[in-house]
Amino acid sequence: MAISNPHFSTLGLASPICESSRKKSPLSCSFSKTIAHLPQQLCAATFQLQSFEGNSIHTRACDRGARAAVAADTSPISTKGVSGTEEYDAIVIGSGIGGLVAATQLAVRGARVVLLEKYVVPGGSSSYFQRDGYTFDVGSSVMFGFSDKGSINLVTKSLAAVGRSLELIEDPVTVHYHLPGDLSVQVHREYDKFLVELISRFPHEEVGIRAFYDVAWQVFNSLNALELKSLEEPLYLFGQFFKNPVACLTLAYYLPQNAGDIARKYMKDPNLLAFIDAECFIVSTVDACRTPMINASMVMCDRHYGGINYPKGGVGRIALELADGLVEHGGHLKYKANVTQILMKDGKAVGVQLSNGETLYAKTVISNATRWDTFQKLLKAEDMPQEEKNFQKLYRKSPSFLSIHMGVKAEVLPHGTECHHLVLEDEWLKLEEPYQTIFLSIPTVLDTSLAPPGRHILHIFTTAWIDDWQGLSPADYEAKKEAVADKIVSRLEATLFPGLKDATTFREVGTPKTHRRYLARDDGTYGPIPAGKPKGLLGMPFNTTAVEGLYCVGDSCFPGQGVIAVAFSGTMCAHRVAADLGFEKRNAVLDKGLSSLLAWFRTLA
Ligand SMILES: NC(=O)c1ccc[n+]([C@@H]2O[C@H](COP(=O)([O-])OP(=O)(O)OC[C@H]3O[C@@H](n4cnc5c(N)ncnc54)[C@H](O)[C@@H]3O)[C@@H](O)[C@H]2O)c1
Ligand SMILES: CC(C)=CCC/C(C)=C/C=C/C(C)=C/C=C/C(C)=C/C=C/C=C(C)/C=C/C=C(C)/C=C/C=C(\C)CCC=C(C)C
Repeated sequence: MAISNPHFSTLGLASPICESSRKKSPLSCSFSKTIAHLPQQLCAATFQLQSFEGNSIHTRACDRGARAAVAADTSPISTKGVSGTEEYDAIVIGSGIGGLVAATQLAVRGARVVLLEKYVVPGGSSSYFQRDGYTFDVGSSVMFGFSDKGSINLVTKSLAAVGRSLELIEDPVTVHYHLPGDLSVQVHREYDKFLVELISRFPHEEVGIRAFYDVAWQVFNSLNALELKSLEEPLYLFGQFFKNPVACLTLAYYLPQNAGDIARKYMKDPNLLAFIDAECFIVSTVDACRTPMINASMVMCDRHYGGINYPKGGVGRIALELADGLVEHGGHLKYKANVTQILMKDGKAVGVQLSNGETLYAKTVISNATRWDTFQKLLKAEDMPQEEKNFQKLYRKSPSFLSIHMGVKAEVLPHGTECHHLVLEDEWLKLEEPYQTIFLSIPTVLDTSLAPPGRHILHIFTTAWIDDWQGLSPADYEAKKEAVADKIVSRLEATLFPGLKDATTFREVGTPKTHRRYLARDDGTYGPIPAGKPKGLLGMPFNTTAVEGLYCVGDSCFPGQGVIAVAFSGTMCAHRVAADLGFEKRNAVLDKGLSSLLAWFRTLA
């Protein structure tokens, strides 16, 4: 079932008439106020699919997911609460997977929730857009935690909480690595097959390889033994310690550790250690010595345990179903609702103000914007609490991505081409350098419905810093995008797909500026990375903040970047907020004790 819900490009939207040239657009539509930020080509494409009436979006409800956009209210927000009374139990700012999970989990507990999204569809970096018959995933397409097994399948569980499920397509190879020294390794779904392949490349390191991945399984099995809820809620946490002491102590032991240090205990070959760096780079955009062991283990094992599964119709369906489920469970969802300020009263967060001047009030405010955006833009930077200053010392913004979304003739892909590839041809040292490591997803290998017959989708992305794209004239910006994209495509042509350039039928390039604008992420960052060597996950903040009534959710909270990671963040956040609102059991004395203990833990990071 293909998604027929229209969408504007986010990451891939930097088309020739995008961003920098939009001022010249002759399309001063009658609704230009509402969508003035959209480039002409996108408006035109959208016109074909979608009609605007007043301030409401009407969508062709061709599938269940699409109903979310219809059911969601885009009408002006009521200002009932201006007098100071709380209209809602929780206002959630942003409909990334983190925000959606937090909102849905609260709604199913009976809380009055409103989810405010700046954009016109849900999902943030896990959304989708359509062009010329192609349905592109905005971000990449590797979904962890999306099986029917165990307790760690948080994407499946988040959907199930609102009565949803999606048809899944099994991905037989999580990623095919093409690395320096012609090192080719496929991460097969079957763990033993992967291990045999890796050992065949490093036979002298068999014992070390087995020992390292065994530790990862030990951590993963501990995670999988727990019911995953808020680590900031003492009744739950102590309950888990009581029920699963070994699992909890194992996790406590590995919490401050990094994958690179553990790998070095067992392996010596520098190329093998560099391979482990590449494994971790996918998880964290940094090397193994700066990747928490818990996060690395989660990814290195889940891909074999539940396996990587792709949702039929594209990744965007996950957000659509969650959004639909939220509305069905009594939640409110408003698109084109750009929060510009978190409102404070007597030191407590009490509501939000939107860019159109409207205000909304609630008992709690949950921000799915990054912590940089939340504490420097939505709140006054000069009022930043010490805890956030500490976070900014420990973590900095990761680079953003340059994204190339392409449509290609099917014959350019050799028979049996896998869905996901990571390419770094020459030097291991370039792994973290901008534009060097190429990520490539070809979701049409799994789901042909995403492209017209005889075509495939290539989503190519590579790290890039926003500074590289600032201060250019519109013409230079466009020229630079095409030049950088040409170079990357030529590299793929040389390594994987001869004739790729000529086989291209569609191409759109997005830069870090595109990410910043359409995902509302400071500098277009992909998420936080440690400023130095971290103590595993110890320094990562949870969901509560130093501001009473304000919570954060998403990838600048524990445990960090990744769809499953932010789904966990949403699950934890909803649990803590529900306890604070009286929808779950709580004990105020224990709450205080645990919160002081966790704050002290963080000082050790
Ligand atoms: N595994 C994969 O293949 C894959 C693919 C895509 C994304 N991801 C992960 O998803 C993670 C991000 O998820 P997330 O939940 O943290 O958030 P997100 O950045 O995806 O979504 C945040 C949402 O909040 C909205 N928003 C921000 N500020 C706002 C404001 N002031 N007012 C209204 N709306 C606002 C944005 O428009 C966006 O929709 C990334 O870390 C990335 O790792 C992974
Ligand atoms: C209290 C305290 C503190 C403590 C105590 C102890 C305990 C109990 C502990 C516990 C803990 C826990 C539970 C934890 C948990 C965690 C988790 C869940 C985690 C998760 C993670 C995940 C992740 C990180 C993921 C990620 C992913 C990603 C990022 C992905 C990406 C992808 C991509 C980029 C794609 C690629 C592509 C190609 C190759 C093409």
